[in-house]
Amino acid sequence: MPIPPLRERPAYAALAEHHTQLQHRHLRDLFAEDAQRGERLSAEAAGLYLDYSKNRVTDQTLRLLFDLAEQSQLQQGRDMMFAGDRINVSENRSVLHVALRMPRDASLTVDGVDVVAQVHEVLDRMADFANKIRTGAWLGHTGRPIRNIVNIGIGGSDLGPVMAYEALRHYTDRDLTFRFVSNVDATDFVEATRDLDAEQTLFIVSSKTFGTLETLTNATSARDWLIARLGDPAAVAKHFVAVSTNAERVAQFGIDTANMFGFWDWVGGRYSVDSAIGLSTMVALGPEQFGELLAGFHAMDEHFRTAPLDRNLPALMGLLTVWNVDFLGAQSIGVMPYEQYLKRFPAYLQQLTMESNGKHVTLDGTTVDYQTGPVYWGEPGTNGQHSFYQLLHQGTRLIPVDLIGFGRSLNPLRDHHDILTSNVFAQAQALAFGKTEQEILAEGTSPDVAPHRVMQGNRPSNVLLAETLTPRILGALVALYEHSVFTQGTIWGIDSFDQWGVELGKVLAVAIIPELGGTEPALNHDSSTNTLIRRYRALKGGGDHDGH
Ligand SMILES: O=P(O)(O)OC[C@H]1O[C@H](O)[C@H](O)[C@@H](O)[C@@H]1O
Repeated sequence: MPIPPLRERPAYAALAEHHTQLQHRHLRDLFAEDAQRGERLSAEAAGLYLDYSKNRVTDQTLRLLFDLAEQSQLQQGRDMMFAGDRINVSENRSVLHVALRMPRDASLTVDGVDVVAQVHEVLDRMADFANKIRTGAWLGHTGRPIRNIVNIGIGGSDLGPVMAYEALRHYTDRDLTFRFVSNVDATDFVEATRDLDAEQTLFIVSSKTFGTLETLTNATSARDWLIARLGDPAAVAKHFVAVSTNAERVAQFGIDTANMFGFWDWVGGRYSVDSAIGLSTMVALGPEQFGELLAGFHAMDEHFRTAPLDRNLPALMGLLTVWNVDFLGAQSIGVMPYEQYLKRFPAYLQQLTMESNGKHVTLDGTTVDYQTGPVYWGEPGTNGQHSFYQLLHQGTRLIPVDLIGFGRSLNPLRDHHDILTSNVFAQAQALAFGKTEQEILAEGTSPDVAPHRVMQGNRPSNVLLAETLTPRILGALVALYEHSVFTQGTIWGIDSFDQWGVELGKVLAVAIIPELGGTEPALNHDSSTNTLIRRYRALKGGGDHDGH
């Protein structure tokens, strides 16, 4: 049965009507009315506890959001994804990152191929390679073991590996050095390799397409760097491996496809951290801990696939996002991990969420008449509190936040962890309940200053809690956001799995590259671009103005 446009689904109209009733209610009242609210509005799965009670919702809101999910065929959409249907319509592809973490004894046949068997074949080759590097059995061109791993990739071929490495650093082999080069700005490559000994350095060139200009540029510079230091082009064989879906281009670049780890077009770049793109992560952690990471992903997948909506963490988080964005008017969502190892998690989430749901047409190409993906951003706590939280507490915008805390630190030191975690709870409290003018006056504050100190409260947050940051928990956490994004995209009726919006800039840049070197004044762009190009030529010292 076709799904009507969002605004024509009965639950949408009911939610809009419900919102007019609810908008004057304060979280202070909602908590006062229900002593159990903080316990009731929570859910737990795969080691993660979600407290969503500080959202501006009642039981009725939740019922209507579940109706909306039903009328949006969320469950059917989810089952289609897990079955390998081509739900990425604009690219006519399956969306099967969930197959990347299915256990060895599972099977999933898509177009006559058991994709789980394929996945485990690659995982086994990755494990073999990771073990060789970790034990020193893989020798470089001059016979010395590899000690430095440099991942070259961008977007999903960088953010997943760098986020996972930083997040799980506690579990990594400290004798190995890991670096991540993504930006085409040469500084990234130069600084990452400055202190490395080429004899002991291996480059993992990660690119789904193996056609990304930044990555190929960095990989070419890496090859030059290696050959210049080892004096022999044959050195590439022992110092370069590739992760890609495109064997032909890997071979063209000069990497033996025996040293290539494959994946498939049904893995989107931003969903690829647990594919062969995670090779650097597996080398850092070892195959066993990488298996734990996959197990965490899978546990959350199974939860998403089977749990009823009212206990389903990703569905709840996704639906609450739709509520906050489309009914409360939130434009952005902050994600604040109170765990230093998760410092790159917000950057990782930015690609996952914004490349997925930054869309303005529905699956059939109709322009939407509602808001889709919000801006995601964030910083690890408590740093943000001493900077931008001011605007969260007293600014004019509604910015829901996800606060992520842990029961135990991986680096226990005196009372740091209690201090850290008290802030998770205190921030959620302050955002929700604020401080009234009466309370401030009662403290003896002068009436002219009192308005400046009022904290309106009624600002939504989720708190996520886990015992401690492990590979398994990280897997569950990433999968939670992946499926929340899926839930949002399904309600909005958009293709969460393409990314056409990044293409135009790439094409325009390719046209401009040859113009930057030349002195030919005939530029046929708009007057702004033409002027900027001429100015750039002059600045780089070879330009129009000085005639060099
Ligand atoms: O892995 P690659 O093919 O090199 O792609 C790297 C990245 O670039 C593209 O432009 C996309 O926007 C990303 O989704 C992708 O992760």
